[in-house]
Amino acid sequence: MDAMTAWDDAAGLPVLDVGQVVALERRIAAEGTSLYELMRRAGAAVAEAACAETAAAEAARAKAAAGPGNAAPGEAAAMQPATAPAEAAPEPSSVVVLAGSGNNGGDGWVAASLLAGRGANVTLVTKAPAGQVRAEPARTAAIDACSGPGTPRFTIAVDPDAAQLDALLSRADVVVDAVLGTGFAHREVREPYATWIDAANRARRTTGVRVVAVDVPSGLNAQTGESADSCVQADVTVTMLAAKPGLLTAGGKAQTGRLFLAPLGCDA
Ligand SMILES: NC(=O)C1=CN([C@@H]2O[C@H](COP(=O)(O)OP(=O)(O)OC[C@H]3O[C@@H](n4cnc5c(N)ncnc54)[C@H](OP(=O)(O)O)[C@@H]3O)[C@@H](O)[C@H]2O)[C@H](O)CC1
Ligand SMILES: [K+]
Repeated sequence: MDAMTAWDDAAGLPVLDVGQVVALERRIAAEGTSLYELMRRAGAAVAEAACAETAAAEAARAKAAAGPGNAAPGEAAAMQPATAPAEAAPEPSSVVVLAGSGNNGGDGWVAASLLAGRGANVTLVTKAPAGQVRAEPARTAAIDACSGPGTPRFTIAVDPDAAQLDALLSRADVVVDAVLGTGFAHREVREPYATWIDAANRARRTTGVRVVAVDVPSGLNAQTGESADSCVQADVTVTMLAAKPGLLTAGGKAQTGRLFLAPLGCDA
């Protein structure tokens, strides 16, 4: 995977409208790199970012455990210097991947498989089993993650109730938000995704779990930067190919956390 770059400001950052990104994906596919290959690269970038967030999660948990005289987990996280994903990033010990049924979720299935392969204890939350994922190449990615001897190497939680989800999140170091990406442009998030998003935000506030958003924080309109009624508050967002305009609005920046660009081996 090519290196990711952190962008503290937008100067020099490639930015494409959502429609332009879709057109670019099609052009890349026509030139011989399949959408599935792009998804594999996207999932790898997310797995790297999740590993880099582990140290931050451990520091935030230590602060929280030390008592009320310390900064709250969210505040502690905000004050820490950002850590760029690197080869030497520590392995995450416990990761929850929230995977929607679109291609944003497909990136999550790839990341879950890679993180589990690196020894992390991974639970992937999904509305439906791999074979019932509707979008392609997400369905292929999900099925591949479950095919072959010894797979899946992670736990799959199909449509957990709110209490089960809270329990999973309370034990996590890192949450990967792969619920909704550039395909979402609505004011209201339907269930079960609204419950997932609200639970992830609550866990971030209360346990110091770090939230890594895939492409865009779920619930954010990637084009306009408007938040839906439920919207993920991320610590890190790994955006694919190019930044989308909504990430760079004031509202988008408030949800995105530190922004990383994963070029996926392609020029935007
Ligand atoms: N740019 C790239 O190079 C690559 C991007 N990839 C990833 O793909 C997503 C875009 O995927 P897409 O399938 O187009 O859309 P999303 O996954 O973002 O969203 C589709 C799902 O949205 C659900 N939906 C729609 N409306 C609502 C709503 N009001 N409330 C809740 N959910 C909603 C819908 O759910 P269903 O239950 O109806 O199925 C869809 O499933 C991009 O962001 C990248 O992450 C690839 O990796 C390839 C490379
Ligand atoms: K997302």
